[in-house]
Amino acid sequence: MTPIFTGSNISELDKYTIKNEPIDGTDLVERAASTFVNIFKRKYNKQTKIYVFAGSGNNGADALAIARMLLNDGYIVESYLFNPSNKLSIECEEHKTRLMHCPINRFTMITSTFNPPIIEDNSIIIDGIFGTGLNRQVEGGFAALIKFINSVSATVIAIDIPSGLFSESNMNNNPDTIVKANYTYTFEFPKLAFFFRENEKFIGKWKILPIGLSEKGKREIKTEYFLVEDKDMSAISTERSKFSHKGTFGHSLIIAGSKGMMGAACLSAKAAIKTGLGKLTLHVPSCGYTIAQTVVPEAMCQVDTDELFNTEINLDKDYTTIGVGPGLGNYPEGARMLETLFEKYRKPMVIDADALNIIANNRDLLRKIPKDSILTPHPGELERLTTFSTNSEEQIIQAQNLAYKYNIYVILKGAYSATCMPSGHVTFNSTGNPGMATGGSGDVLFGMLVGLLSCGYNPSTAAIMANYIHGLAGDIYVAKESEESLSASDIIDHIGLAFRQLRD
Ligand SMILES: NC(=O)C1=CN([C@@H]2O[C@H](COP(=O)(O)OP(=O)(O)OC[C@H]3O[C@@H](n4cnc5c(N)ncnc54)[C@H](O)[C@@H]3O)[C@@H](O)[C@H]2O)[C@@H](O)CC1
Ligand SMILES: [K+]
Repeated sequence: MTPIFTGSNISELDKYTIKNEPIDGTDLVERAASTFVNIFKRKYNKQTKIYVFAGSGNNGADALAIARMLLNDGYIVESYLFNPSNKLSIECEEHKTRLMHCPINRFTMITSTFNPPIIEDNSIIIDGIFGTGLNRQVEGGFAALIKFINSVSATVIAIDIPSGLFSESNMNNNPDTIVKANYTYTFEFPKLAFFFRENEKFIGKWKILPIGLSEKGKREIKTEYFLVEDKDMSAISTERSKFSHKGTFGHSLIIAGSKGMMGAACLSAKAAIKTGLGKLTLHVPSCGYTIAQTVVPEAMCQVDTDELFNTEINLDKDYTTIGVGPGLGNYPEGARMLETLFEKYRKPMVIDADALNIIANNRDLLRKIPKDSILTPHPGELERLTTFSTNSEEQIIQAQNLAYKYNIYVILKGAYSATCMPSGHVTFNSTGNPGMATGGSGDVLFGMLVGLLSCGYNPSTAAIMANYIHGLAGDIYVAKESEESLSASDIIDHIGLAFRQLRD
């Protein structure tokens, strides 16, 4: 998994690479800049007018090196180095000198007043004012510069991170003093801030540019945060043995549905079956019997004595895992049913949707949840389980605390669904698309989690894989059709192709 390091981790790793590769800082900037330029040249032709804005640290050094390389390649580049305190990093000083040696060169160093150029709409701004070394909110002249950049219509490409955005927490930052980039080319690994909804307008589309920082250093420097990518799946997904039989992949129970919400029960059951589980029993209120038997013929049906809601726990077998929640409704007997379930069944289970709302209204239930169970709240459900917050950074912290305190896995669903583990670690998922923000999509994820636990994956692997395959199934569908038309059933229909793509 790709580690997501903090700003101070990054500078530590930078120093580690410089010392151990060994490579000097100036050459590391050269390497980063040339990686950026290679990508840039594939996308923009030489007629594009480029404005480079550089700061006094190494983000500025990168910018000046990029300016030089583009000039040498025949691009039209105008560069500005902002140096109000008359102090440049060693690397910035060196790359300024190298740039000044370029023959056709429009370079200006600003130490006091800046008269902004007129920037045409079809030109490009390369933002290298501040990178991961930002250590305080931007003010004064730099704030004015950032506001100027945000006021023009040119395409903005940020080097490493948009200037003014902190790598981690921006809860107390001023949004008016952060560059709004269209694209961010970030070195070696994404920054934590990229995974927070509020920052999308600053970062735009982002891409990782590998620059060969020390692998040993990466292993030695610890982080709690990771990005899950394609390459990680082959390491954790296992092939089914030729001698498998349906018992190999468990017999699991899903407790779901109520009058008017049988769709949630059926979607989750279908998703569990498509994810490879051996046998499934679906527990539904009696009004749902015919629906369940007709829509999901592969599942056995256990019928509650109540007509409208699920009120009983019937552990007639030693189920491999149990999933509870989709479409349960919010009803008086719900809390007692969950309490009985948590008392009688002590293996990891999957808890979603209305079961989470019932727990939120009866918080004593939290400490009764079996260890290593997986909870799958969306931000609204998390808020009910914890405290009100509309800030996505704060929400992750709340999910982390919940996971740690109760020894459970909390998957906070969103654009980069975050799996918060009891250990404190957080993995962000990289698959999926906005089309998946549709009714029933969460029921499918829930079913897939039940399926993977039933197949014998441990909760940590099941959580990482379910998120990944769920998003991938959605992406495969969208590659053929469109985000708008994506339905929860389409996700289920593409689980098979998603598994296949993992193995290709
Ligand atoms: N670590 C890595 O992996 C690499 C990093 N490189 C680049 O180096 C950057 C980090 O460089 P630095 O650590 O020199 O830091 P930056 O270039 O981000 O800037 C730090 C400078 O800005 C000043 N500063 C910070 N906040 C300010 C504020 N609000 N107002 C005014 N001045 C402020 C600091 O005092 C310092 O002089 C990365 O973002 C990246 O672009 C690359 O060159 C090569 C490899
Ligand atoms: K920047």
